[in-house]
Amino acid sequence: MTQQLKTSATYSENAVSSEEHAIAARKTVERLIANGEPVALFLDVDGTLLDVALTPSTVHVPTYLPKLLDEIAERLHGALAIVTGRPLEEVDRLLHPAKFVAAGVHGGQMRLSDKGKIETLTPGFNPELVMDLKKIVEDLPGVVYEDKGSGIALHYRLAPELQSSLLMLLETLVPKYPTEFSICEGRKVVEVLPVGFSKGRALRKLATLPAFANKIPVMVGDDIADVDAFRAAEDLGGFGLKVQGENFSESESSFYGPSEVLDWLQKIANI
Ligand SMILES: O=P(O)(O)OC[C@H]1O[C@H](O[C@H]2O[C@H](CO)[C@@H](O)[C@H](O)[C@H]2O)[C@H](O)[C@@H](O)[C@@H]1O
Repeated sequence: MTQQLKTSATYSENAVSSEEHAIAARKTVERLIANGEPVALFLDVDGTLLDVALTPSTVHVPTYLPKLLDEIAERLHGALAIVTGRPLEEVDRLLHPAKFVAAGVHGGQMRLSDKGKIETLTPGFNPELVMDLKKIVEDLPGVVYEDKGSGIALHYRLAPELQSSLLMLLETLVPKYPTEFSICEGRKVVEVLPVGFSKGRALRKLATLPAFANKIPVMVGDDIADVDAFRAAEDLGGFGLKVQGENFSESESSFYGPSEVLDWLQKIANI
């Protein structure tokens, strides 16, 4: 009994301290910006700026969001970037008319200045692999195939019970294409990406751009794929701020959801 009590107390102490740590990190970033310290902000989209929707095309974008992000980019002297799994053409459509420095499809696409062109960095997928992936989707009705050019997403939000079958089938492809693709799990989605691409690598590259270099990088995200980018920001002397959701618990998160991220961004814009 004593042991049991001791264990729960320890857990709850840990929970409190990690929650305090997450909130303190967010407040530190606010303070840095208020004091005019050089901060560079890297923002994930789904689950961070936008509430999760049943399908990728049914997300709701608050009408004020593009202008708000523009204002913050200006305030940070251009040091705001979008780091997302979505294709950048789609991000531009969602945030129209605003455009930002960005990495799309987990770094498979990059735009190195807000007025620049979208560059594709990935090689094309092996057509045979594409056929194998399409076959998997055919065999699992309810799984949705999203071709993003630089990556392919297999969504199971409409059929969550198929997660393990989907992963098992994907694993059977690994030995067939040993060097061609990697799998990245997300929110009710498995992403198939060419080997070597990740949000962490993308953030490190964006952080070398003149508007971002020698600034304190802050990555805000809600997904497993964002963990690599949190690590990159922390390695560069900055912060990874988690958003609570399907992947991160309340106790480890700096924000309870996209609505709190948007409130925070509004606060930053008005500091
Ligand atoms: O890196 P992000 O900006 O978070 O983008 C990750 C993926 O987002 C989209 O899928 C996710 O959001 C959908 C809409 O809320 C949801 O229906 C789906 O279950 C999520 O996985 C997008 O479709 C993917 O291409 C992105 O990689």
